[in-house]
Amino acid sequence: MASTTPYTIRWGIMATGWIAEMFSKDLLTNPAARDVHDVRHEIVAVASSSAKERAAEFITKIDGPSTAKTYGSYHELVADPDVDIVYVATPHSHHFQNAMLALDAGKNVLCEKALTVNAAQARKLVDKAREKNVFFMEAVWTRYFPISIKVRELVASGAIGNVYRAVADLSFGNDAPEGKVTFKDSHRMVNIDLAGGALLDLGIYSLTWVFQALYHVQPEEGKEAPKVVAAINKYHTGADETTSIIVQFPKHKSQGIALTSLRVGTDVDGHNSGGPAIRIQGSGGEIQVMGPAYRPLQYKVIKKDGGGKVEVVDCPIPKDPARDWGHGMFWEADECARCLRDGKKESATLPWSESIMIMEVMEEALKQGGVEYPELISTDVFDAQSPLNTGKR
Ligand SMILES: NC(=O)C1=CN([C@@H]2O[C@H](COP(=O)(O)OP(=O)(O)OC[C@H]3O[C@@H](n4cnc5c(N)ncnc54)[C@H](OP(=O)(O)O)[C@@H]3O)[C@@H](O)[C@H]2O)C=CC1
Ligand SMILES: O=C1OC[C@@H](O)[C@H](O)[C@H]1O
Repeated sequence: MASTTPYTIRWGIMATGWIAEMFSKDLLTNPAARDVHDVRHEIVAVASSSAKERAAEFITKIDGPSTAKTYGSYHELVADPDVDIVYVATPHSHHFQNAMLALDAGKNVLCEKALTVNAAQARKLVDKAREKNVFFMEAVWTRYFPISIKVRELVASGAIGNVYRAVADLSFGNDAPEGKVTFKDSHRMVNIDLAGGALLDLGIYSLTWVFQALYHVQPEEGKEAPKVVAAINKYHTGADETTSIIVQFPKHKSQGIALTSLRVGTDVDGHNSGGPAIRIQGSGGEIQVMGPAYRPLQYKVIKKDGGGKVEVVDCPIPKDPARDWGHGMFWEADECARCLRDGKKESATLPWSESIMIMEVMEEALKQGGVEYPELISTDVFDAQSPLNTGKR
């Protein structure tokens, strides 16, 4: 008889910023609130590179367990034998060094998107995960939403015929006077030292939808690396502010258009009046996903021969009533738990090869647009004592 005891994984949280807070609050929700009964999560440690006190404040802020250990360094966190898996929640610039620190210590790792700054770094992380025989996944949370699963199923089942094109946009309207955007130059969204820019932060979701529709659902033998054509407008910091990418899959005669910008928003009025953020177009119909691309809540299916009928499906994100919380990041955490339970080292929903391929596309686009990140953050040589690991800023 199958066990009724949920499998528990013990998380160590690396960094105490905004997304660490969102994710950790999701970990603390009751899985039953999303009808999950086979896995559960515990936060056993939190590390801040700034100070141990910051880790303690973080636990208070998330209403986390008082038993969780607090560390003032990432090194201490990865050495903690009670931590099963480390969640890396630092800026993009830090992912390679921080994730490598944890993998090298033999930890399973869930690393925030964008996985790295370039494809060579991503390959090195995957090699290390393989060498250490540990689980490793890029935290593209949207992939694990029921809405994504449903859309992938629809595409794979031929519900809209042969899919030839996908257009996806994730853009924020942060335009400001005098050529500026509303983010300060030091903010991670535009700071070149933190691998800022629209593409690595937002455009990755546009590419995620393009890849979900045109690549992921293909049989293994049918998968091909796309041709990439990109146009980039650079911000005065050197980061990309508006990026448009065409990915072409010649064998399948399909094209994806991935758009992102910090100047104009996908959702101009905050009410989705601008239409879908994602359009997946096939010979027999179209699937539209209402944005934002990272956290969509509704899709539509329009059939060519449907006589004007549009099927509209809402996919709300469940809240834990006891905590009045539910952001949607728990589904990727559940995936990690199931993979650990089942001895899997990578997730079939976002395999290592696909994370690497998307990094290759982004690297090529940035190259075409002349965006260059500093050596400290783009090197693929691991250094445990890098300031990115020690926090010496
Ligand atoms: N999945 C999603 O929906 C989202 C994902 N993200 C991703 O999460 C990552 C972090 O983003 P976010 O939480 O918004 O960023 P924040 O700036 O809010 O937090 C980043 C944290 O990283 C640590 N850090 C270490 N070194 C530095 C440094 N030099 N500068 C700034 N922070 C540093 C800090 O924690 P400490 O001092 O405690 O070490 C800091 O609090 C990014 O990769 C981003 O793409 C972001 C938002 C949403
Ligand atoms: O991953 C993300 O999704 C939500 C955005 O607000 C954020 O900038 C980005 O990092």
